[in-house]
Amino acid sequence: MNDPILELRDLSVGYRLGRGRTVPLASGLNLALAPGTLTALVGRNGAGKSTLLRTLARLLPPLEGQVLFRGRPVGTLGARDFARSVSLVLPERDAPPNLTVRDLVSLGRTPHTDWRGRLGEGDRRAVEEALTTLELEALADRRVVSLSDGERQRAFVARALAQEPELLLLDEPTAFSDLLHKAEVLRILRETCLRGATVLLILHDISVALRFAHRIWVLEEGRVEEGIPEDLLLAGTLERLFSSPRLRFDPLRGTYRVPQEEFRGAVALRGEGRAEACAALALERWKLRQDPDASLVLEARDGVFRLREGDRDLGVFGRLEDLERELRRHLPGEAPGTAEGS
Ligand SMILES: Nc1ncnc2c1ncn2[C@@H]1O[C@H](COP(=O)(O)OP(=O)(O)OP(=O)(O)O)[C@@H](O)[C@H]1O
Repeated sequence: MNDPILELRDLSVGYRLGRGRTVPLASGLNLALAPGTLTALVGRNGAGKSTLLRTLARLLPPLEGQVLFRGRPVGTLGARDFARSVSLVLPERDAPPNLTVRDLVSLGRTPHTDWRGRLGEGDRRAVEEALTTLELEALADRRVVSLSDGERQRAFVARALAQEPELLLLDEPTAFSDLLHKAEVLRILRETCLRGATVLLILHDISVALRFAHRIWVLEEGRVEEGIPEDLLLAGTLERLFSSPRLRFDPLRGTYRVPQEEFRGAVALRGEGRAEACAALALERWKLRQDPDASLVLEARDGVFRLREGDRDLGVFGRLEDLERELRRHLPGEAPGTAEGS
């Protein structure tokens, strides 16, 4: 591995209560970020993700241990050097009332400008590039306070990109984004990695983390388990993290599965393509288990759903909603699709 950009050595993070009392949230962390990689930091609410990120960004002092940036303790870097090298996106909402999106993004150039803060040709180019990359050209002259939550978050990401840092630290930069913009922001951050930057970001959306992150740090009970996404899937780490006795998370599908004991009937599903995939989803939502030996057989292909029981044809349906109605008549107990059962 290339020399890491950032290294955590026996790091403990947490908060201070005054009178020297500290509350550690994670300790004994020995981790590294390799250049050109995107790492997602995941964990349940309150696990300490923001506290860890803020410690790496020098906003909070470590309780113990060290953070090294390119082999040097971060505390020894001058403020300007650090600001040139590291950009931070926090889940902030506030901005001065008259600040436009272009002004905000231009602030990303502050560590690179002279003492008067005047933007040179290269600075302006970096600002315009960041605005274009985040699809903010049409909003560039709008005041930041007038933006929607998702638009504002993109503006803060644009500011971080305009800074052209070596390391980007971002605390849930897509919390308010729609699905497409979420994926777009992650794709853009992956591209900055191709250009040599390193990214560490907090993500709550596991399916996005699985799709875009090179590595995942899972913060749980004060420890970090880390690896490439697929190895964490194989180890069951992500499944365990987001499951409870009542809810079982399926990280491969990014959704929750119905516990075995809640199924109230079985259907043998056969078919292919999108029809079969959608039928499988619907069956699970109706709490119907798939069982190849079930007497009710559902054939799903080419957008058509054919239901039969033994040799008896029960109907052919073009919509799953109509199939559901028919299924209700053939299953014991509570009907699928009722408020409780859905
Ligand atoms: N200064 C503080 N005083 C008291 N409690 C604090 C302080 N800072 C953090 N905490 C507590 O530490 C825990 C971790 O907080 P943190 O914001 O790091 O969690 P998180 O993993 O980012 O959570 P979320 O996913 O909800 O954003 C929380 O229970 C929080 O209330």
